[in-house]
Amino acid sequence: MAHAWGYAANNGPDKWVSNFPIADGPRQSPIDILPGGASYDSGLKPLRLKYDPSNCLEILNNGHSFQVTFADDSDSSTLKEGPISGVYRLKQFHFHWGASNDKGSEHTVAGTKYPAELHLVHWNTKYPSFGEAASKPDGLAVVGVFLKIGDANASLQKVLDAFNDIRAKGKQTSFADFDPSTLLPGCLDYWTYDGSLTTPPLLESVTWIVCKEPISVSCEQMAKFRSLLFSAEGEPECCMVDNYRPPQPLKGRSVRASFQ
Ligand SMILES: NS(=O)(=O)c1ccc(CCCCO)cc1
Ligand SMILES: [Zn+2]
Repeated sequence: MAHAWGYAANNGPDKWVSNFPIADGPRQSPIDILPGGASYDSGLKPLRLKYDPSNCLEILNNGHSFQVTFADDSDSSTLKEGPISGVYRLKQFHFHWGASNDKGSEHTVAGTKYPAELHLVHWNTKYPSFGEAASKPDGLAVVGVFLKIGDANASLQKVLDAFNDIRAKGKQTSFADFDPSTLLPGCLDYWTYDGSLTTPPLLESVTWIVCKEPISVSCEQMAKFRSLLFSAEGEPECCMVDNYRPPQPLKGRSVRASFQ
């Protein structure tokens, strides 16, 4: 039985290609965003995000990150406009972060790494389910938001306060009435490009929408992220840190900017 993928030396991003050959594909994510290389597209619309806090269901440690999962059986939490056409439903959000504040984000901006990155994962309702959409070239749209060290983030703190119940892999707990729009920056200027999931199965089905403006996170809050475990209860404890894939080759893709 091949050992499952992870972020360690023996199963990390450089090893994924053996079980997931698409890792060397033409539209892999994340990428290093070069603001000077992005082309302003006046046809790009503002992001239209509408989230209903009552859709928020639970928070879980899946052994790679933690995620907050939403009810997606109606169009009450959706992403519209921006670079996409049609209606995409919010399925979950999660984060990627580093062992120290000098790394952790997946996308980078002219080589700059942020300490963490938020991903809000949406699926195209032209397909019957998230699972179906995840294998289609226009199936998913992920909004990425960088986290930058500064003031404590009160909205993020509500998520971090649930961590005591999900410290180990496989733990989950109910998590209700949370509005993910409180995690968005004030300015929704973005870069967009065609990419992939940044973890196995690395499917090339994601329209990436990366916000230019970061949100704040305090040092203490970053320490809380790092208190989670990759390991399950009863296993040797392994801190959940550095759960990010490094930037991948652009391979001729263009990156568009919604702003000048
Ligand atoms: N880091 S990410 O936003 O690209 C991301 C989102 C969602 C998944 C889960 C895909 C399951 C497919 O069956 C994996 C990765
Ligand atoms: Zn992610």
